[in-house]
Amino acid sequence: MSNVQISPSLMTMDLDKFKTQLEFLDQHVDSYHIDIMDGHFVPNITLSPWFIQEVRKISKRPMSAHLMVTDAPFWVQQLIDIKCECICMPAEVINGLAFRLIDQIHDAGLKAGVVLNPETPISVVEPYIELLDKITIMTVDPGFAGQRFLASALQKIVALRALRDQNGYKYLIEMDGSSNRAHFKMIDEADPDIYIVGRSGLFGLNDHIDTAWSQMVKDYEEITGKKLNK
Ligand SMILES: O=C(CO)[C@@H](O)[C@H](O)[C@H](O)COP(=O)(O)O
Ligand SMILES: [Co+2]
Repeated sequence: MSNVQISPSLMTMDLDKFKTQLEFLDQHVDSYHIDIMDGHFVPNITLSPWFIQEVRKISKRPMSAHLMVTDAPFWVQQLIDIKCECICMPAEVINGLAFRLIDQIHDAGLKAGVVLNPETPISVVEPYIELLDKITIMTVDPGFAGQRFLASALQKIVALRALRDQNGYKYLIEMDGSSNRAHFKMIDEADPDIYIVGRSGLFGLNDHIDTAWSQMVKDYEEITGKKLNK
């Protein structure tokens, strides 16, 4: 039996089936992953705090924002204002602000995370690692769906788990990027707590979300040999 959490990346959902997909997914998922980009940190613009509020009208699941922005304080404040359950900041831009931002998120009763791009080493977040509720490891270059899977990033997941075991840290370990049948074996060996599934791993598998979900579960179970209790 696998204890992994599954968190669909809603930037890859079918917006013409917004309500149907969320109503179905709400019965199965642990949380939703909301990509927020500013066109500067990455060359794309996707979801927003407004989108999170629209999802809330239908969903009861917690939401985790993946910020790909250069002005972290601005976006963190926006997400605190709408009480987004988990706010994950780009490690690359919060140098000099990290402690203040993490405290601000915690003071609002929310969870604070960081995201590491493929080239960013764990050492960047070590000064404040004990404060984090979640660390997301990007296994693709950020900004778009359908990017090349970067297996070399998986070693950071293994290292984060060892660090957590040795030091009693509390963070959950999440992977994001090209999580699908082709890579489930390698991802399972690295052993993250949370899998983000996007177009390649879930929404793109079938036009009907129930069939796509069953296919994703089947893919995971066949490849890893573990039962996914979702
Ligand atoms: O942050 C990002 C992209 O910057 C991700 O959350 C993607 O939305 C997801 O990884 C897409 O997955 P694929 O469709 O490529 O598998
Ligand atoms: Co993401």
